[in-house]
Formats: sequence, structure tokens, C-alpha cells
Amino acid sequence: MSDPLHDDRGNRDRSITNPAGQGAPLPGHRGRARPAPGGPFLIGDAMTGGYGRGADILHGCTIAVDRGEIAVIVGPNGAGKSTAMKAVFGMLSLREGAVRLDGEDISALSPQDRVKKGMGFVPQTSNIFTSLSVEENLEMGAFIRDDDIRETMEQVFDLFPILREKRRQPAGELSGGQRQQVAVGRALMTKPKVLMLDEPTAGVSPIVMDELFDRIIEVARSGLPVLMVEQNARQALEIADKGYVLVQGRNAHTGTGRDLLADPDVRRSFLGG
Ligand SMILES: Nc1ncnc2c1ncn2[C@@H]1O[C@H](COP(=O)(O)OP(=O)(O)OP(=O)(O)O)[C@@H](O)[C@H]1O
Repeated sequence: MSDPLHDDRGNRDRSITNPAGQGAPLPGHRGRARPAPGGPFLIGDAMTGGYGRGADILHGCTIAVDRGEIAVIVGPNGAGKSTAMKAVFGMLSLREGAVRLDGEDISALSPQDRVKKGMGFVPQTSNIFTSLSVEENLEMGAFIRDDDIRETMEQVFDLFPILREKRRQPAGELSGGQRQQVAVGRALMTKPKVLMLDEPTAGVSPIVMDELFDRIIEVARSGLPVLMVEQNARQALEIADKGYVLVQGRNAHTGTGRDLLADPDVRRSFLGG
């Protein structure tokens, strides 16, 4: 049992405490997880709202992530998972509820201003520029910065070594899993304080999914909280410190990943028994 990432059943260790000396600090690194002084680090609190003038999609829905955590949002198709993420990122206006980042109410800010406040958001689709090279995509990711971005780019290449190898290739020529790495890397280029991922493993093979999850764990271990939506509920809950099951825009179940995986109700309704 010398591999720190696996337990004796071959499962990944879900704790995200940074083992001493392991790995270089990642973009947004803030050291070891500290307890939150006033509520979660990022919270979309009791959010109610929908798109434009349409009917409400979210009904008092709450999602949050704390420092040092991976929080995962799961639920059936159309449950409002992506909508909840978009609401936290400021892409739809809420009729009720609030979004707070590090204790500050940011509900009135535009998505771009939320990026400046430290949100890194990777949307589900159209999350890279296919005609630009990998390196150019990463440079575009740093658009809000006017300091030297080389160190951050090196950190992204350390996290995703294949991107260093393919840095001059058009991103559109990469495999699905590699494109997702570009998308996550782009978000990391802003040196965010929290990373939000909408279905980072959409359309990739189980092996690639596992690898992406490993990298996401590594990001979280570096001290950067990760809030993500996932279709692969069981696998995602296995790496989640906190899980939210949404149904029809409402919180149906909330708990640690482990608790939700063990909950007979959750198992029956969402995990196929
Ligand atoms: N841009 C939009 N304009 C209007 N309605 C939308 C828009 N995007 C999503 N919806 C509606 O909001 C509801 C929730 O969709 P959403 O994409 O948030 O669900 P989801 O849980 O992420 O589902 P999936 O797993 O299928 O992606 C659906 O009824 C959908 O039709």
C-alpha cells in the first residue's frame, strides 16, 4: 500500500488534503484548506429563476462549495443542473436568492466581473477555440490578466503534460478528453479562486473520464475548490466531498458523496439500485 492515491481495494483516496510535498502549487493555490469563517466559500443560496421571461427553472435551489472541497451536482436530465451553474456564474437573473463568494454578495455582477472576482467557469459546450492552437487558447484564458502568464501556463502544462506536447497544434485536432483539458486549462489561466465545471467528462471514454477526475482531484488538493455538474453520478459522487441531487430545479438530496452513495433512496432513483 505505497501508492497514496489508492486504498487497498484499488479505489482512489477521496481525501483532498495535500500530502506533504506532493505536487507543485496550481494556479489559484491558496495553501491548505481552512475552515470557512462565514458560510461556504461559494454559494448559490436559495436560487429561484429561469431564462428571460420564461417560467422558473430553479425553485429555491442551493449549491455551494467550500475551500479544499470538490462539490458535485447530479440529477436526471433537465433537472436544472446546468441552469444552477449558469445562475451562480451570473448568466441568468435570479428572482430570489443570492450568490456569495467569500462572504461577498455578488448577485448583481456580470459574468465577466465574476471572473475578475475569481470564478473560473468551464461551460458544457463551445469551451475552446478550435482553430487556435492549444497555447493560444491558454493565452486567451488569461485575458483579464496584465501580468506575466508564463508561470501559470507552465503549471497548466505540468497538470496536463499532453498539452505541452501539443501546444502548437490547433485545439480542434485534439481528442475529446484533451479538448476538455484545454478548456479546464483555459479557466485555470485566470488564476481563479474557485473552479466551476459543467460536465467536464461529457462524451469521453470511461478511461479518459477517470483520468480527468484524477486531474480534478489534483486541482482540488492544491487548495482550489471545485464545483461541478456530472452525468456520471456514481463516479462523481465517489470523488465528491459534498453532493447535491437536484430534481426539477429543487434540492432533492444533499450530503457527503459517501452518504449519498449509501442512501437507498438516491441509489434507487439515480444510481440504478
Ligand atoms: N437557454 C435556455 N433557454 C430556455 N430554457 C432552457 C435553456 N437552457 C435550458 N433550458 C431549460 O431548463 C431546464 C433545465 O435544463 P438544464 O440544462 O439546466 O438541465 P440539466 O439538469 O443540466 O440537464 P442535462 O443533464 O440534460 O444537461 C430544461 O427544461 C431546459 O429545457
